[in-house]
Parts: sequence; structure tokens; C-alpha cells
Amino acid sequence: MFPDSRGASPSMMAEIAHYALELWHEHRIPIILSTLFVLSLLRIYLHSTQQREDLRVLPKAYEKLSQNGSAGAVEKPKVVVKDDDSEGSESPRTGNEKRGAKQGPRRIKGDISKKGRGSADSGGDERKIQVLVFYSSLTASTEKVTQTFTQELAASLGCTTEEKPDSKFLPPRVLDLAEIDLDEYFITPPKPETEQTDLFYLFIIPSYNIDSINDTFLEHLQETHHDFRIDTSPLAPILGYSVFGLGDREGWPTEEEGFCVQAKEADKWMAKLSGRKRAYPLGMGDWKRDGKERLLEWTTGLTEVLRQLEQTGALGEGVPGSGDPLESDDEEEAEDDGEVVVEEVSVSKGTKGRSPGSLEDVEDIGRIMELSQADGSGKTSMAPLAVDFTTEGKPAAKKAATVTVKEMVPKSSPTYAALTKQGYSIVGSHSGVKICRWTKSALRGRGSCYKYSFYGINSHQCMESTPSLSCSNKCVFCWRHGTNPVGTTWRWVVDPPQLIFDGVKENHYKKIKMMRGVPGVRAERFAEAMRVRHCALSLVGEPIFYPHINEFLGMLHGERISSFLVCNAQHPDQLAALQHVTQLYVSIDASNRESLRRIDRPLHRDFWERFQRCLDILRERRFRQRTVFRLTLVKGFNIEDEAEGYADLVERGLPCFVEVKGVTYCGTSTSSNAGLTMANVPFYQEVCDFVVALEKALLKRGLQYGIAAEHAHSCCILLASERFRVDGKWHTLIDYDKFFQLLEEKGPDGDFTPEDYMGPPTPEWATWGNGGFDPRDQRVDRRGRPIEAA
Ligand SMILES: Cc1cc2nc3c(=O)[nH]c(=O)nc-3n(C[C@H](O)[C@H](O)[C@H](O)COP(=O)(O)O)c2cc1C
Ligand code: SF4
Repeated sequence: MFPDSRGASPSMMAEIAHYALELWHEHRIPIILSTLFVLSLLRIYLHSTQQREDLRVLPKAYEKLSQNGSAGAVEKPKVVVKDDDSEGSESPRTGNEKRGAKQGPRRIKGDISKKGRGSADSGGDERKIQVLVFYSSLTASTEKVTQTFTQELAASLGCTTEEKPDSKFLPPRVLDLAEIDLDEYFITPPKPETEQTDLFYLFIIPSYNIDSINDTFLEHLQETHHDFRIDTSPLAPILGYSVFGLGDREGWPTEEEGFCVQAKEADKWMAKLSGRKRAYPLGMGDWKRDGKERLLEWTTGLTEVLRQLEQTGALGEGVPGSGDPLESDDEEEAEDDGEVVVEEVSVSKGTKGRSPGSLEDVEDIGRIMELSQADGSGKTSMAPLAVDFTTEGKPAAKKAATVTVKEMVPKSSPTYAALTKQGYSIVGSHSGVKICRWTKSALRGRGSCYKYSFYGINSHQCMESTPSLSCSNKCVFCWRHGTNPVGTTWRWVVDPPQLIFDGVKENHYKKIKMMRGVPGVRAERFAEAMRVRHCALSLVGEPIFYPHINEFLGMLHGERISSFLVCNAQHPDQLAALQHVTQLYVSIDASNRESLRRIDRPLHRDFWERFQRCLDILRERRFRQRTVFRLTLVKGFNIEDEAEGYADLVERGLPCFVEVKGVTYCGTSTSSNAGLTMANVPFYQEVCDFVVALEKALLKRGLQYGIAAEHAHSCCILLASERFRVDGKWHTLIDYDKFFQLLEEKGPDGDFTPEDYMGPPTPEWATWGNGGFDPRDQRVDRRGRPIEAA
């Protein structure tokens, strides 16, 4: 017992204090924890016994509205929401609030009401239905199918061209998945123009076993589904959806082997995201065989469902396979549980039957490179599954998921067959080489390409190749749509640079040798052609996409082969890391964002920002690299009224040269499918007019450029910076020996300028106004008959 403090002596008081302090020091943690525990218990007790007040905020706001007289605009309350079950108090929810609720976050907990929001008892008689038809297309057949289908659907729903007051349906809208912002439509439904509109999604999706926008789209759906920040069924507000797939039974005979595999995937993810609102079962057809009949069946069934929706506001009982009320089990695959599994898998050589897992990115390129080098072939190797630990909420690997590191263009693929048919030699698994028509023409003394006139390149000593057949654009004028693999990131096996270098040379020489017996080939040119002097890295695809582009360039330069590298201004990081090339091109296919989207059809969503960053990099590099803007003019796309816009871009990038070229029409079905006809090819005079307008626009901005040279034969004109005019003469030619000498002295990152390897004056015959045809050669017409000079 402690003595009463009132009667205690000071020494005793000090002793007590000391004892209490010691006690506190020894037991302070349990004391604090016990106190906190007791306080928490007290708080829980008080909270559970306290009388709660009604939630009055919404009703009061409503009453206020009514008193102000604006309640007339508010619908009569129809939906009753219980704020608190224990009290049984009901607060009426107004029409406006109902709409407000629709916009806010909404968690779907299993049951989906069979009544659509357009149903009679939800007071939605005035509500409209907007059908959105999404499609994707590489070789344009799906685009055509979609347009026709949409017109026919509109006709049968009675909403052909414009909104009719008596039709519930607004004219359907067609949307290209490659052109829309996926976030806008597939995280939550977009806000319709009027609040009284409900959306219905339709999809016509072809399948591709190569990278395409379909992969981006499916990945987007998958990521939205797995994103913990997004509701489980964020697309539940749509009225319904249905998918029709186009495929090819010849190459992919069964569904297991990949027939319409991506349509199936789209259907599966849409079922999850929409809370199983599949309005009509997945349709599938092979356009070469039964596509038309299957599409008709699907359209007929779908129209019936839409009619039902119009009349009742609900999807109805559904036909077998439709999403409501029950789904098959295969859509209920195990959810990610955050467990990361790293496993070794073998590289698949085949391409058929791609699995959903193929959507995962493989980013560990260095590792893949090592492994692919291990056996020297770069073809089949064991590769680890790359794991991304950085993305919150997106587990990097599914339980037991297997990721296959594919070859970009495997020998067994249709892409390989299509490219080789077009005359490409495929080297390794992602590189190509082809003899261009100017090489053949120069061998026969029938003229060289504009690069001879402008820069002194002998076409018969030029090798056109690429270390990456893949590209991140789908330009309308690209002649190989449907055959080139597309993608935004490198996700394939990486071949070693030496393999590519040796392979492209070997195949190039093989093709040159085949010209030996061709009539008209000149012996001296043939001999010269057996020594490649130049490499145009511009064949197809995007060369700087190749992760070892600098090493590859080093090999070219090591054999004194000059490098003209063309990139599509979509990979700023790679561009920034690029070492010396003899001439560095950036394709400038449009002068503004919209036009660029229309022409290049880029896969990157931030394509314009990437494009502009590339221009900034070029500007920084202009005293180290010989930089060129390459403009390809397509009538009806990027010529009209765009000179000023291009001048702005030149002002931003300040390239050494601007090459302006009219598009070449190749007359294939792919180019016409992409919407190009001969009418899109500008006449030479139109290209001249454009260049004159551009020069004027540049001078107006105080930019010192002039028209230096032309090559009328290939519809190409060169504007050059005054940096390359010496004593009143243009010097657009290149001193290649000097370039290699500088490179050898100063290294691939060495400090030397384009002026340091500027060549002799541009030959008179190539300057502006003189046509630019090589006087050593004989011009011929299409049939090879000599054309006399004018
Ligand atoms: C490169 C390429 C890959 C293809 N891969 C598949 C496939 O894996 N499964 C399939 O069923 N059809 C495949 N097809 C066939 C297309 O889906 C079919 O031809 C479709 O109609 C093409 O539509 P589009 O040209 O409008 O883009 C492929 C076609 C191409 C060109
Ligand atoms: S950037 Fe070149 S290779 Fe790529 S799509 Fe355009 S034209 Fe074709």
C-alpha cells in the first residue's frame, strides 16, 4: 500500500514518483494497448446504441427543387430506395437522380435485371437506342462487310439516314477499333448525346494470327476486367451486345486450330464486362465459303432481338447461347489471385490456335536474345516468362499461364508465304531483303532512282532491307497490308545482328545473280552490283524497332556500306538512342493530328505526341546527323491546304532536307481496299505546285530552304537547307568515303556534322527545272521502248 500523499513526506513523494515512473517504463506498451482497446470498445458500444438520423440530404434537395418551381422538370418519383433497412425509411429517387446514379460508379452483384432501361415500367418510352457497330480490318474486307451490314440493319430497323421521331432506333454508327479511343467505349459506356439514349454494342471481328489492333482491343478488355479500380461489370449499362467473327477455314479449319479465335475472345470478355448481356450468340463465318449465309443468320436473329428490345425494353428469354440468364462454365475461368508463376516454355514454331495467353507481353528482350543466340539459329529456344512487377493491380502472370515467345514471321505462317510470293527474302525470323525495281532498272541502264540524282547513290549497288518486318502503323499507302506483322512493342524472338547481316547480303547477291541472264543487263554494272555500297533500311516495317539496330548499323559501316534509315516517327526512345547513320529519315505523312491518324492509322494511342517528340529529337540532332523529312503526298488525304501545316513541322524539326514524293500506286487489291485508287496519285505538276507553296511558307517563317533538285521520273522533289548551298550551288550529294573516314576516326557517337561529309555540287541535270534523269541512261516506256528526251 502507498501512504496517502497528503500526509506523505517529500522524500516519500519522490520515491512514489520514481516507482510510478519505473512502472510506466516497464509496462507502457501493454498499458497503451489496453487503453486503446477499452476506448475502441466504448466507441463501438456508443455507436450501436445511438439513435440514427434519417439521411436527409437528397430528399431535402428534392423538396427545395419542387418549392422553387423547377420540379416540373423532374419526373415523378418511380424508384424507391431504402436508405436504412433497420428503420424501413424510404426515400424516393427521382428521374434525375436515377440518371445521376447511372453516371456514378455502380457495382454489379450478380443479378442483372431482365428489364432494360428502356422498359415500359422504367418510364423510358421516349428513350432511344443507339446501335454502335465496332469492327477491325487489316485487309479491308471486314470494313466493307460492316458498312453493308450496317446499312441493311438500319433499313430493317427503319432508321436509315436520320433519326425518325417514330423509331426508337437512332441510325447505327460504325466505329473502327483502330481509330477510336478504347478507353472511351470499353471502360464505361460513353455518355450519349442525349441522356435519353441507351447503347447497344455490335462487333464484326476478323481474326489474325499476327499482331493487330485486335490484340490491343482484347488486351484492353482483359485489363479492364482485371483492374481492381474498375467495377466488375463496367459495361453493364449497355442494353446488350453481340459479336460476329470472320475467319478463314482454309488456314484455320477448326476453332481449336484458331478459326475466328479473336471473335470468340471478344465475345467472352464482353460477356464479363457487360454482366453477361450477350443479346445474340456469337456468329462465325468464312467469307470465302459460308460467311454470307452465317452473317445473314446472325443478322436475322439479332434483328429479332432488337425488335423485342424496342417493344419490351428487355432482351427476352434468349436463344441458346445468349448471355442471360445463364452462361456456360468456360467463361468462369479462375480469377487472378496475384500469384506469380515463372516458368520456362519452349518457343512455338507454329502459329495456329493462338491462346489467350498470347496477349501477354514479353519484355525481357536481352534474355531472349541470349537464349536465341545460344543455338546460333535464333529460332527455337527456351525463354523465361517476363514478369512485370510494376503494374499495380495487374498481376503479371496468371496461375499456370504459359507464354510463348513467338517468331515474328515463322516459315509456316501465311505472312511468310505472302511476303516471299511478293519477292521478299525472309532472313531469320523478322528481317527481309528485296531487290527494288530501280536496282534492276540500273543494271539494265534504264535509270536509277532519285537517290542517285540527289545523293549519288548507285541503284545497282543498293540493297533494300529491314531488320524488322513489323511496324506500328498501317499507312493507307503501304503496299503490304495484311502481310506485315504489326505491333507496338517488340514481343518476338530477337535474331542476332550478325545472322541478319550475313543473311540479307547472301539473299541480295543471290537475287542479283539471278539477273545475269536478263536481257539488257550491262556487264560492268552487273560486276559492280556484286559489291553492295548502300543499304536503304526502308523496305517495310520499322528498322529502329529492332533492339540491336546500332550493332547492325555498325556491321554495315564496317564494310563501308552507307545507311539510309527511314523511321516512322513513332519510336522516340529508340530514335534518341540511335548512333550515326549516313542519312536519317523521318516519314512525315501528314501535317496535323487528324490527318496523321487517317493516313498512318497508327497503333499507338499517343501517336501525335510520339511524332512530335521525334521531331524534337531530329532538331537536336541536326548538326550531328544528316536529317531528312520524307513527305509522301496522297491526293485527297494530305496535300490540300496542308503546306502551311508542313511548314510548321519543318520549323519544329529543322531537317537538313525535305524530300517530297507523290504516292506510288501499286494497283493491288490491298491498296484499293485501303481506299486508294489512281485518283489519289498526284500528277507531277501537282507535286511541283505543292513544293513551291511549301517553299513560300518556309520563307514566310524566315526558314532558309530552297528547292534544290528533282527527279520527275519518280515524282520526287528535294528541298534543302541553305546549309547545303555553297557559293550559290547546291551540294546535296554525299562524300561517302569521308563519312566512313569520320566514323572510323570518331566512332559511332562521334562528334561530326553533316557538312563534314558534304559531297561535290549537285549535277546540273538533277537541279530544279532539269528533270533529274541520269544522262548516262536511256529512258524507256513501260514496254521498254526508248523515249527520246524532250
Ligand atoms: C495475316 C492474317 C492472319 C490471319 N489469321 C487468322 C486466324 O488466326 N484465324 C482465322 O480464322 N482467320 C485468320 N485470318 C483470316 C482473316 O480473319 C479473314 O480473311 C478476314 O476476312 C480478314 O478480314 P480483313 O481483311 O477485313 O481484315 C487471317 C488473315 C490474315 C491476312
Ligand atoms: S511506316 Fe512504312 S512500312 Fe510502316 S506502314 Fe508506313 S509505309 Fe508501311
